[in-house]
Amino acid sequence: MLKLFDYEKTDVSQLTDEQTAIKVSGLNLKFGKKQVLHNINLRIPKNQITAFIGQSGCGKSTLLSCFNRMNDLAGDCKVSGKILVHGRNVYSKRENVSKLRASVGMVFQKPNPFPMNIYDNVSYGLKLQGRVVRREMDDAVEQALKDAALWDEVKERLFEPASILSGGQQQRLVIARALALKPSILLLDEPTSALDPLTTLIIEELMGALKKRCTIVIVTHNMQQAARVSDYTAFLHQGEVVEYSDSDSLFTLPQKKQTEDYITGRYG
Ligand SMILES: Nc1ncnc2c1ncn2[C@@H]1O[C@H](COP(=O)(O)OP(=O)(O)OP(=O)(O)O)[C@@H](O)[C@H]1O
Repeated sequence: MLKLFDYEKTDVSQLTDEQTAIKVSGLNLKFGKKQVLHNINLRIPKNQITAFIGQSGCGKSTLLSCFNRMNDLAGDCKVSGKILVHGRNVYSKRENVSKLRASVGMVFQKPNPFPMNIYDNVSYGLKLQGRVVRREMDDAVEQALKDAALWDEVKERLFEPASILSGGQQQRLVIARALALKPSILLLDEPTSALDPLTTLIIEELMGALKKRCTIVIVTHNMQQAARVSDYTAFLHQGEVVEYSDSDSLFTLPQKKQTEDYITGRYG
């Protein structure tokens, strides 16, 4: 299978704690009376790209959002089970959710720059953390924009509104905003579905470069994209993980009929 990046296969069921960025055990989630996630058990490997695929409404984004507790923002959400991020139980009462969201950054389908200039967008989180020494801030903004492969395109216009950027540039700006906080994990929820094919390729190549420094989990409807960029893929159906393995195996030799039907387009 044509891969965008080199990778070594590991059996995800055999990952050690040392190799694991996120460990999910017995996770159930309800919105009101509706149960959306059912007994999820999986380990997300460190410094790899893991994709979640499955039909619309199967719970991909909900599962992703558990990793930095974004679901807390949806009023009637009840979670049971355990999620360890680098060994820390993120649903413990003592968890500092702001710190968690800085170390587990999230990027959504629609680029959402703040209504401010490019520089302020990238430095926003750092300012909230109280780091205000101007030189340090300048260096951090430059580094984050370089890491997001955007620096060369914006270095002459850092103080212009973010809204003047193209959709693909805005998405990289939002990635830079997350990277400025030096996250150990980056959650990408359909990050390219609003972008053209060339810009999509730029973001996919960026993911390959970023996985050296952080673990990436991506939700995508695009199976070619999952096969191209991800090292591991989990197929979800109605809130359950049906199959989870290295992406080559899942896309070429699925073990479950449901997975095969989905990836061959027989449903969904
Ligand atoms: N805040 C919420 N309140 C109530 N129900 C919700 C909420 N968020 C999601 N749901 C429901 O949870 C289920 C799973 O939604 P989710 O967005 O996780 O699916 P998905 O697989 O990511 O779908 P898509 O591919 O369409 O984005 C859906 O039935 C959805 O309606």
